Amino acid sequence: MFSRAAVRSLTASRAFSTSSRRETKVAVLGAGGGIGQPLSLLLKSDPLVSSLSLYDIRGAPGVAADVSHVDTASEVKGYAADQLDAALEGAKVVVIPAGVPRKPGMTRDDLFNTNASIVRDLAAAVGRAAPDACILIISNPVNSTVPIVAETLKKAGVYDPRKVFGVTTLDVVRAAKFVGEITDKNPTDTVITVVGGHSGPTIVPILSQTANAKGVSGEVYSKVVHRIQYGGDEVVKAKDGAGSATLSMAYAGAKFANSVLRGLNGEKGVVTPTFVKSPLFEDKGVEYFSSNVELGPNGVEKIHPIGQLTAEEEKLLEACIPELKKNIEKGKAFVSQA
Ligand SMILES: NC(=O)C1=CN([C@@H]2O[C@H](COP(=O)(O)OP(=O)(O)OC[C@H]3O[C@@H](n4cnc5c(N)ncnc54)[C@H](O)[C@@H]3O)[C@@H](O)[C@H]2O)C=CC1
Ligand SMILES: O=C([O-])CC(=O)C(=O)O
Repeated sequence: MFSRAAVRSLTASRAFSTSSRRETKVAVLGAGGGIGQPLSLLLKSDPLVSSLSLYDIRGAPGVAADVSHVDTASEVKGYAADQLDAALEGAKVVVIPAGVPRKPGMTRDDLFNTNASIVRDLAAAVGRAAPDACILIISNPVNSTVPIVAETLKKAGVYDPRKVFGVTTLDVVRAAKFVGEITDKNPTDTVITVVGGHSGPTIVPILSQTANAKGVSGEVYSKVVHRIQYGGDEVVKAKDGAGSATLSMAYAGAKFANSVLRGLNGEKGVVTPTFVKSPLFEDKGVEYFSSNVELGPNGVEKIHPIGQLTAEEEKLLEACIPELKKNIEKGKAFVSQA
């Protein structure tokens, strides 16, 4: 599909970047789903992935057989429902898009009752079979599933806070695209830091720190902030009962996985927002927070401060904190009460 030159230019400019290469096994849990399938395809195209392990309670061997014909060097193997530990063995990165998506009228928190136990059980398996892997959590509600994974690993005695990530990259991707549209700039030149969490008011875009975006004001500003915060609803509504964002999420998930892989490979200066255990708002009782994070050979290398905010952004942050705190506490309680 891609010539060598095309792959080189794709990897150089868009979703993937390369750095000095290392053999890395990546596992996708939920590989048969709407996100899992295109995500697996994109990971097959990432030169930093040497081996791709696809697991789902249904359909993963078929997806693996299909994706394995793509002419890149990595090996692909599919695993059936009873082969979870085998799928995880030796994985350095585990991406989790397993769980149910929203339908119109639902919030991400409405998914908690179904997805909390799915994510908890998968995290327990990672703790058993791949305890030193970086875990990239896509399953919603991310604000709660990340603490669920952390608490589950703590129980198993293998928690490393540098290696548990909530994937908030889709918010960053949307912010660049939506602000690029209104400012008539290429989204690639409109990288916007998005902090907080991953649901409605907990999504806090910081336009003021991006040269191409800081002139946006008034009603245009309020509208674009709302669109970034509720971009997921736009897709849920358009899909009309058939699920939520899958293709843009697969793109965002592959992009974030590539950043983690570059960090693991020792590349310096890989910085992107992600929802991690963070000291930034600990004084307000918020244990996990998304902000710019530098990635390195052990996962989180450095958590960047938020920096200067405008009065409008301070207000957004004020609305984020109590909601985020509630979501995190709900996730923690789910594991501690089990
Ligand atoms: N972090 C983010 O920005 C985003 C998160 N999401 C979330 O991602 C999740 C997945 O969404 P879709 O792929 O659209 O759903 P989907 O229903 O198409 O796929 C989910 C897959 O998970 C599998 N699954 C269920 N239980 C499992 C288990 N115990 N082990 C392994 N696999 C299991 C299912 O068999 C299915 O193949 C949802 O929770 C959704 O809300 C969606 C978009 C963006
Ligand atoms: O909206 C949803 O439920 C899926 C999601 O997290 C997003 O698209 O940002």
